[in-house]
Amino acid sequence: MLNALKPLGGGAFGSVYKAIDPVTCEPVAVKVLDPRSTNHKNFAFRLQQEVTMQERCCPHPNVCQIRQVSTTASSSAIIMDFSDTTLRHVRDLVLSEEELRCVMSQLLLGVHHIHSLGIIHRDINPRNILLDHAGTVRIADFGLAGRATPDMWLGDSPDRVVTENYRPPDMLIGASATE
Ligand SMILES: Nc1ncnc2c1ncn2[C@@H]1O[C@H](COP(=O)(O)OP(=O)(O)OP(=O)(O)O)[C@@H](O)[C@H]1O
Repeated sequence: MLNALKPLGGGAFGSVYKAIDPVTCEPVAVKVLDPRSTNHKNFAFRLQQEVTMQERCCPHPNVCQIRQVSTTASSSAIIMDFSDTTLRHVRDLVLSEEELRCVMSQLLLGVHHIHSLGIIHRDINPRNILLDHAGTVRIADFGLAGRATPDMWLGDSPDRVVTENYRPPDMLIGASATE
């Protein structure tokens, strides 16, 4: 049983809370997905897709680790390792060149790992790049992730869920992801 300590953020499909794992006493992040945010068929598919893609990419030091998934009649929760903040929250700070290199190299290692498994994330943006006090970068939110295929065209992703300012060039021009 997890008690939510404080809300960390929210998105199109639910809210994320900080909680304490009663067994390990470690902080965890709990993403509560609300089936009322979409119709039930899509909700079940989206949850399964998000969990499958993220678990397939774990363990990796630069991918947020899923600990457990719990589903009840009214909602589902993905319990993950907790990170202190996101790149979105620190982007107004002035980072040194060395710090930026450190963040970028970890981010690229994480993305390279995901791609090496034949998966594309499709929503890399500062809100989904987690950071902890030790400077470790972890990629989160695999809600739009999917298997990459040579003829995959991303232009059919709904506008409301893809972060516009961070869309890849292939999506903007309606070309293949691998061109
Ligand atoms: N493991 C984590 N540790 C700490 N904070 C987290 C963690 N996962 C998510 N968060 C926080 O919760 C916010 C929302 O998370 P997330 O983007 O996964 O939710 P979502 O409902 O899928 O949103 P979206 O609309 O982008 O799909 C993040 O921007 C971040 O601030």
